[in-house]
Amino acid sequence: MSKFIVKNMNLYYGNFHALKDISINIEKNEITALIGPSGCGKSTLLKSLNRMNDLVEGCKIEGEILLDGEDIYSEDFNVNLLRKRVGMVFQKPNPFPMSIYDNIAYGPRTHGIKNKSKLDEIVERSLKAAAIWDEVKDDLKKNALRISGGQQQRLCIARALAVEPEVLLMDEPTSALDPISTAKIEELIQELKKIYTIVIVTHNMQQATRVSDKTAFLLNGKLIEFGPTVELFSVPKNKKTEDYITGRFG
Ligand SMILES: Nc1ncnc2c1ncn2[C@@H]1O[C@H](COP(=O)(O)OP(=O)(O)OP(=O)(O)O)[C@@H](O)[C@H]1O
Repeated sequence: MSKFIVKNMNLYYGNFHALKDISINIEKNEITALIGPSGCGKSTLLKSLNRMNDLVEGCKIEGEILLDGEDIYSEDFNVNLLRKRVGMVFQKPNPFPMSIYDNIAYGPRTHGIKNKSKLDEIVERSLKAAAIWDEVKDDLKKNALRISGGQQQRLCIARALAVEPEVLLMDEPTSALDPISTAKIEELIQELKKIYTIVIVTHNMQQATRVSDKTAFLLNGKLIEFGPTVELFSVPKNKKTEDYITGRFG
């Protein structure tokens, strides 16, 4: 079942046509990887799924993006609710300068949860889901800026999970991490797809083949090829995809 259906979507930054006639279905409980050379529009496509581009002045979108059949760009769609349903994890871990506990409790608190035992439960559940509970459980008051980069990124994933999203958007979530932390996050992503729908931007093609079910290859704002990861990497249909995955450009 499709979680997102993107139909004939065009996106402009002022006069610059950044995404050109994109149509793509993102399936529920699958991991979809977005790949392509720098500047091809991966992050832009990712951010259009929770309307993060609304914050960019001069950004204009045409076409349709449906979440469970509802157009997220329609006038009466609640953007705050959208961002709760569609969470995001960024390239560089960006914990808030506060305790581990408060980082996780932040979102639920802004959504009105004040009860201490309920918050305790959410903090524990989210940190466990992000596979970092055992490392931080005795130190929840510690400032989140004082844990390692790999731990910070898992904390940010836990923070995203704390508000019980349906979709997780990840923009190169391991590019600032060492191989061990990267492996942990990749393992975690596999685990999370049982519950969530995940869209991940990655520059690392090995990572796309390791973690994703489907892969979309973008070039100059166009979706060149989209299909099961195994097929796209073994028998690409388009010559441009083949050139890119074999390292002939990009
Ligand atoms: N806020 C903005 N204003 C104007 N142009 C932008 C803006 N953000 C991105 N662009 C342009 O849109 C194009 C797509 O950018 P985007 O960040 O989506 O690419 P990307 O594939 O994610 O690149 P990278 O892999 O380098 O992160 C680029 O040409 C970029 O310069």
